[in-house]
Amino acid sequence: MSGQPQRRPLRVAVGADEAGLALKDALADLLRGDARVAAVRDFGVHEPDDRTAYPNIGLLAAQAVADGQADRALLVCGTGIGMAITANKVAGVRATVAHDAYSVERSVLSNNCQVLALGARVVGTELAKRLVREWLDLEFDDSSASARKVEVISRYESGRRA
Ligand SMILES: O=C[C@H](O)[C@H](O)COP(=O)(O)O
Repeated sequence: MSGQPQRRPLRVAVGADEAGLALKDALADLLRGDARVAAVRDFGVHEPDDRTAYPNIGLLAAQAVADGQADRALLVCGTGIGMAITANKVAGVRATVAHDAYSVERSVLSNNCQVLALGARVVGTELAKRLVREWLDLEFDDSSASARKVEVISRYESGRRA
């Protein structure tokens, strides 16, 4: 038996624009079938002819994280860049684009990112699935040296510079 404490299953928000819809749906299916996931909340888009701009979706999903309604968000657009920029505008949210396993790992372990943005025009479906499976296992250590660095960002964001 492992000495690791059992982790609470994650509530994951997902969202995409029309460029990311197919990949978002594939990843949402993966998440729904994963025991490490308690719930998936899909902020759309749901139809390929829905032209809702990526920031409108990204803001809703990131806000769900900031409000504590979701633990993580997985956002997909053409490159992932717009979704990451958008999510980072929401106070308390740390988002990144990452298409390689090391960056995905460090985004959680170094930076405590709750949001992963993927580019459907950049990454293949199978690689994206693998990255997301690995992402679910990652957990930030609040007592790590990295936590003190992330705290500098949080302090700045809340207006406390010292
Ligand atoms: O970052 C933005 C996304 O890649 C989006 O899917 C495409 O945006 P665009 O239509 O402005 O190029």
